[in-house]
Amino acid sequence: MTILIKGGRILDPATKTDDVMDLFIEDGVITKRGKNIKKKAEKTIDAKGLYVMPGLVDMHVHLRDPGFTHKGDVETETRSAARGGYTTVLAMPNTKPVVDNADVVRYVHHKAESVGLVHVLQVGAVTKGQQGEELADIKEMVEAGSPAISEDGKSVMNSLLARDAMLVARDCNIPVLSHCEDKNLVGSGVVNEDENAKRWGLAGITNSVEDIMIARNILLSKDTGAHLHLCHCSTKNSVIMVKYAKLEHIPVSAEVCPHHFTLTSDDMVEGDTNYKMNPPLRRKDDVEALKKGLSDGTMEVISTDHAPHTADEKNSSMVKAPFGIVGMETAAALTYTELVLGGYLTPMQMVEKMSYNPAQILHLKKGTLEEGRMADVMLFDPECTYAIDKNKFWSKAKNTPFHSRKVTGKVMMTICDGKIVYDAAEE
Ligand SMILES: NC(=O)N[C@@H](CC(=O)O)C(=O)O
Ligand SMILES: [Zn+2]
Repeated sequence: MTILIKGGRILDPATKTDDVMDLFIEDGVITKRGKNIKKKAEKTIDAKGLYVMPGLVDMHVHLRDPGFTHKGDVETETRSAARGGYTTVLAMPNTKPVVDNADVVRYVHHKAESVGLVHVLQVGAVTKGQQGEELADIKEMVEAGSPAISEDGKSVMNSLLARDAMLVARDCNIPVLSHCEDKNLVGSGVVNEDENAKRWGLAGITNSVEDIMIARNILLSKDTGAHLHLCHCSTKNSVIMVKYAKLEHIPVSAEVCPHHFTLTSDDMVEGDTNYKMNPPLRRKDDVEALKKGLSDGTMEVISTDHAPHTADEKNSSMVKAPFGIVGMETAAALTYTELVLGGYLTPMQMVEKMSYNPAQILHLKKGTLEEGRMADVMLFDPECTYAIDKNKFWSKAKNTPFHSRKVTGKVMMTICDGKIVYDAAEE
């Protein structure tokens, strides 16, 4: 199959290219990039007025497979990824069984290959069964293709074990993706600790629940030299600490999710569990600090923390409903609307944070549109304004606080390995 993408605005951080050009794709590879390519193609796409960017790379998704496939599975959630412009996603290991050995890693990889939509890389758990007692078979999982380890859903509370894990990760040359939450301090908190929580009589989650673990993990990264990547940062102090770590040349990177830079806890609707996620929606000064941190380069990654849950599970009280919202089908539009139109990021920086930087952190030859690379490409319309409609999601789940929110910027097409895996024109 040959595809010619004509006249789009190519945004390629790897080669610092921001120019109107054509792309020619042959047998899954970008074989030519330039002005007015004359080659004949089986499919020609008019990309006039569109951004042409490398396929997005999401460092933080929950596919729920194996074990929680009533919420989502490899097929439905990679369809959701394709519709969101993603061509590579990292699956978190909090499944049933937990991904703590190479067999489960291979199961997910094989399933994703047979579905054949986007690239899935399975993250390995840090400890066996995520029980926080004994290290998982990290080396074996890395050999099976895990690009990172994570205890996502919780923190490894035992600092000695957390340090031992970092030593193994350092030796394997992989990052530790760290969900920072002090288990004892969080108690039974459900939303951010503030006046809203008080008014609704809900137990609060303080910023220190997250900040204390971030501080500890940065110190352990300094001690071990392991690459620490902080998941779903939500607090002002997280930005300050990442800045400190970078000044000290500690190998730390950090991600922010669209809901944390778009919403504050004041946006919550009482009793609506689509606003319940972990970490919770914070205060205005936190949100502003996250946006500034993304803008000045402190925070290098935008990930989704895509966390599907069924309507039944979410149709419960704020106390009982599970934490988490879906995110892959709204991330590009929210990022464009809030951060690019909001003046915090250039379109090129948006591509860096959603594709190029994650690929760099994970040592993947992705996130670029260079000639000779696999054709993972996304076409984005920066002019299209519309209301988000959760009923159009390809995810099995619809748990989003963004239903009917007006946004600008639409994923028009996703090409993975030279194959069109999503085409908005066919919806
Ligand atoms: N973020 C969430 O609110 N939920 C995630 C777990 C996680 O990423 O911490 C989940 O697995 O549902
Ligand atoms: Zn998490």
